Amino acid sequence: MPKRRRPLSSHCQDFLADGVPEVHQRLLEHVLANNAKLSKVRIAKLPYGIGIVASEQVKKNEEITFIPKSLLINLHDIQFPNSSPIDHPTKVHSSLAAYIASQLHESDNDDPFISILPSFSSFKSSMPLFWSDEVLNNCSPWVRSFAIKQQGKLKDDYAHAVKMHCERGVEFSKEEYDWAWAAVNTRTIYYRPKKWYKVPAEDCMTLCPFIDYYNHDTKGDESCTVSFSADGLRVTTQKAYDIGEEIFVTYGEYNNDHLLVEYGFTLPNNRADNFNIDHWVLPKLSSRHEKILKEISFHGYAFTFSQTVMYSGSDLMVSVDGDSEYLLDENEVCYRTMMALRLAVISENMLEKGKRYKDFMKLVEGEMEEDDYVKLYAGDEKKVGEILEDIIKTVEEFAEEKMPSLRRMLEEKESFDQKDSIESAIERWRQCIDMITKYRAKNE
Ligand SMILES: C[S@@+](CC[C@H](N)C(=O)[O-])C[C@H]1O[C@@H](n2cnc3c(N)ncnc32)[C@H](O)[C@@H]1O
Repeated sequence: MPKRRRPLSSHCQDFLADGVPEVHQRLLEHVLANNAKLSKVRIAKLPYGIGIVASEQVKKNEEITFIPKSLLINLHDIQFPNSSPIDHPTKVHSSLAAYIASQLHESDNDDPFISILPSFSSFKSSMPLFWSDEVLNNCSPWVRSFAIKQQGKLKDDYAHAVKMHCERGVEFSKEEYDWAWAAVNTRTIYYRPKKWYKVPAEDCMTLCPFIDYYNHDTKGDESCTVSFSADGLRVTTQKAYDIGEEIFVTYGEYNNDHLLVEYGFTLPNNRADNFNIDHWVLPKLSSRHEKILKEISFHGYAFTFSQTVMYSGSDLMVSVDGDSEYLLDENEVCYRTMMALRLAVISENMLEKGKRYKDFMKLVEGEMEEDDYVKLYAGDEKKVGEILEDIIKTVEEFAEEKMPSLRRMLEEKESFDQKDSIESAIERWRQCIDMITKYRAKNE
């Protein structure tokens, strides 16, 4: 027999759409009983999980959610031994995940926040770090290397958590830890209480019941703002909403590869989308070209991650390399790519001497206009165009080779339990091919 839903107080009813599972009703009761203020919003079941919709017309600049500090779950506001980033050399993501995992072992084991977290199976199918090598090998080089990087971080964080917490009697299994780590990765929000002024920005993270129901949209100027102050966290609109319309916040201006690896989803119409082409640009450069590009900060580092700090969490993905990659979007290749290829066509024996190299450096320093450089070195620009064409063709061939192998995997019985991850990987390639097609149409 289906379980009967507990009767709702009329106050709670206002904030819950039909069909939302009971665990969310409990969370709602919990936050309202603890002085959360919700206005004109409702928890709703959407095609991609839970989200927040407008329960009546909402105006621009309205505060629609306030969650007091007492409800926040972070290493400043909860009691968890050996986890304060100020008192101990702790890793914040690692300890927060240990705390969440350990709650499963509490005698009452009935925390309303823990019970609304997505299942481990949903993280395993949506987040590339849990995908099989076979699927990752058929993703873009950037997605694959970022997912592998995250696997390494999860491994280090687990080892740290065992050392810091399990040896002091805190209990959790590896599987529980992995699940909690993914929950922290996809649900934390930037939070820097005064006492944390020395804590690095990427470690300033909090979990926040209810606010973590808001889904992401790239439209930073339209999505709601999330702000924190000494008393708690607030969500404020930046545009008006109609009844039933989904209300979004923005996790950052991320392309779909970032969203896929950090959060396990992509946006069908992501205006911040682009595709990393380092894998195809870097082989066009000699080690001397690369050295110069590094000196002038025009080198793509995406495959070394040497300076990258990637503690995710909503708003928190700080990637030092984020702006130093070679990128293609539906309109153009980025200026960095053009500069790398402009240098690539200057032969090794002409580097660091001669007028052409000096003019290239003037362009870098902003002492020469791009149009003037292009006119002066029209022959070189033609070569740059040819190399670029070759790169785009190779990217297309790469994508066209990966798609059928993923499709073949879908047909294999043994891959049945990987169906969702394979379909996500195929969908991402579809978006990339579409992006390249549009790029070609605009640049023909
Ligand atoms: C902070 S939670 C948002 C609440 C979540 N939808 C839930 O069901 O609890 C972040 C997760 O929501 C999902 N998500 C957020 N924005 C999305 C979007 N625009 N499209 C699809 N999934 C989204 C992703 O799974 C992401 O990891």
